[in-house]
Amino acid sequence: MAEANDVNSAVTAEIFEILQQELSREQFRATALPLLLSQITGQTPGDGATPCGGIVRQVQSQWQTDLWVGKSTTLPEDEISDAIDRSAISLTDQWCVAPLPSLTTDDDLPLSIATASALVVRLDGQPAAQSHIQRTTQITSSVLSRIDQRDRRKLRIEQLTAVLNASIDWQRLDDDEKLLHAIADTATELLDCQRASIFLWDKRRKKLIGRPALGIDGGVLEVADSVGIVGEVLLSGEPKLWSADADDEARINRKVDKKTEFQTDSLLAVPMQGGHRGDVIGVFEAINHNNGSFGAFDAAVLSDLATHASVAIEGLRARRTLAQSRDRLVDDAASATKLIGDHPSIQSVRTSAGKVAKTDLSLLILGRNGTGKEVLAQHVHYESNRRNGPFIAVNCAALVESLLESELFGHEKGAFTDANQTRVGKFELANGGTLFLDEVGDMSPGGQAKLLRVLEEKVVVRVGGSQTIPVDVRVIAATNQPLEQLIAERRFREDLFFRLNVVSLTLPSLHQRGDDVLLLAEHFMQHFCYHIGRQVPTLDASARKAMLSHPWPGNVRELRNTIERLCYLTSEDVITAADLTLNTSAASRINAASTSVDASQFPDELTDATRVFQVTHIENAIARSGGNMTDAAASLGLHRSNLYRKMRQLDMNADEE
Ligand SMILES: Nc1ncnc2c1ncn2[C@@H]1O[C@H](COP(=O)(O)OP(=O)(O)OP(=O)(O)O)[C@@H](O)[C@H]1O
Repeated sequence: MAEANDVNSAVTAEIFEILQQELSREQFRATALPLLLSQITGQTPGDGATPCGGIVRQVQSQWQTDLWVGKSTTLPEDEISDAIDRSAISLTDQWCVAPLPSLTTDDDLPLSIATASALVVRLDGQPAAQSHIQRTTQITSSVLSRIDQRDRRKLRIEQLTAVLNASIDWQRLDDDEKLLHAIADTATELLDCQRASIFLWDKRRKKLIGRPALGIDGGVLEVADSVGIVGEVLLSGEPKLWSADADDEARINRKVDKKTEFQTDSLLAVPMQGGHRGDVIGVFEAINHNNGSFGAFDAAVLSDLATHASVAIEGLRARRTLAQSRDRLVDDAASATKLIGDHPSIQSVRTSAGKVAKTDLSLLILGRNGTGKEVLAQHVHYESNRRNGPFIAVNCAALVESLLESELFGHEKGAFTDANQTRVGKFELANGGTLFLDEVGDMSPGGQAKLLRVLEEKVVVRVGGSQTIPVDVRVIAATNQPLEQLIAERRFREDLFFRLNVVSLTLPSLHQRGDDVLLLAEHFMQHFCYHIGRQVPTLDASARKAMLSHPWPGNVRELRNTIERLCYLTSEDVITAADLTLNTSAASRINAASTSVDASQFPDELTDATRVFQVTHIENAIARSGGNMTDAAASLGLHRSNLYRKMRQLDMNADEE
């Protein structure tokens, strides 16, 4: 007996030395387990008498060896069941069986699954002391639980990393179907199972909508929200497991199997939570583990996946809602700037504009004042794939050279005396969209040089800054000036002209567009009457004739202003030529300007009446100058840029400064 104790203490010392190391399960089996078993059998490993035994565990109601040393043998199932049932050591001549505490439960896991396991040692008639058995069982159990805990942590880190990586990929998907498939694919891979499905909860209809990977046409399946395991999960808000060989058949909804022609053998379902209150929005289920049934770890992984899946699904929904409202806004803006006109010249411009819109080529729009160059530029923008980006318009004529650079490229705080704050330029504002440079022929030589550099290098440097800022902008320029002549006079850079004039479109003057005058008149009448809230009047034959024969020197702008005045100042249902106050010569126009100053037609309020007078007066000046804004400004005693400013103040559709 004294000798046996000596052996035991030597072996014990060896065991503790081994256990100091960070053993894997296999290392534990190969080095420590034989020594531990020998504590029970009294045999000394290395004496040619290797102990036989190990750890067994129950897998789907079968006992299997988990870690084993010595010869493989038929397991003593009766003794094992007896020990497990009594939670006590079972000892016969042949076998010693000691139950081990559950090895796979963990507070961190969403499901606690008790897995029965036991230490089994073959005795072959050797005596075994209860105290040795208890001590050995205790050491074995605590070492194994330490190893398992470490392995579990490692595994959890790997799993969480995999879930995080997958969820990053999900964020990039912008299609419902693709997202749900990607989530299901990740789940089948990480859980090593045959299928995974997401059931989104339609609370109002009390239905669960199952998608995807269900193998049915259209990939959609509807089930009542109270049926089967998914129903249980919805009700409890907790993960649920089901296994064909151990569980109640009634818990499973076999109707789903029937519809999907699939046999469910094992199933794990977890809740999906979403919204800022964390409400259950659905259920995520995994079906048929490839290697037996699902366990607590699978529940942890599926719960992690469900959390990220909910965020991805809700993120996609939010992005879609945003995109829809953005599309609505863009559609509204596009229809508000419709290029009206059926005349062949306009149809041809429209066709060419449609083609050029699909490219990123620079476009130069030519045409007299008020012919709709900005409208055409907007039309190209909304027809292009930049339509969701900004459309920014700059009137180059309205800016003195010192301001132009800061306006286009922005400035840093302190760049010049009035630069109290950093200001982003129009190029940066137009990033991802279109920049419309109106009256580009009026740009100063310095401005032209800087513009050319930005167009070539596609970067801007703010005034007073040193950092280059990349910009992705399509430039559309417009002018009413003969650029070739300006080039010959050295007032416009030839290299800039070639940069801007990759494609050019010319808008005809309004008097060359035939019946489009009436079409546009109708359009403007609808527009203004809608805003005023009055019935749209009709144009009688005399009015139509007068409109068709008028030369419209101010082009569509003049027509628009004429109709605006008409809508505000008349109240008749039928408009005659006399109501139009159209004038065909400068002299008669001056007369008309004075005759139209008929106080009885003006609004009562002095400010409103003054506005109407100023609008009429400016329009007449523009008309007298044949649409030449510089001349019109001069005749009014104003600088050109001041005329634009005044027109904007009066809401006269002048371009912004
Ligand atoms: N084809 C059209 N369809 C609808 N509205 C138009 C059309 N052409 C011009 N307009 C309207 O006429 C007015 C003048 O148009 P726009 O400002 O585009 O002309 P422009 O040629 O750019 O003028 P400017 O040379 O003075 O800058 C605007 O109010 C615009 O809405």
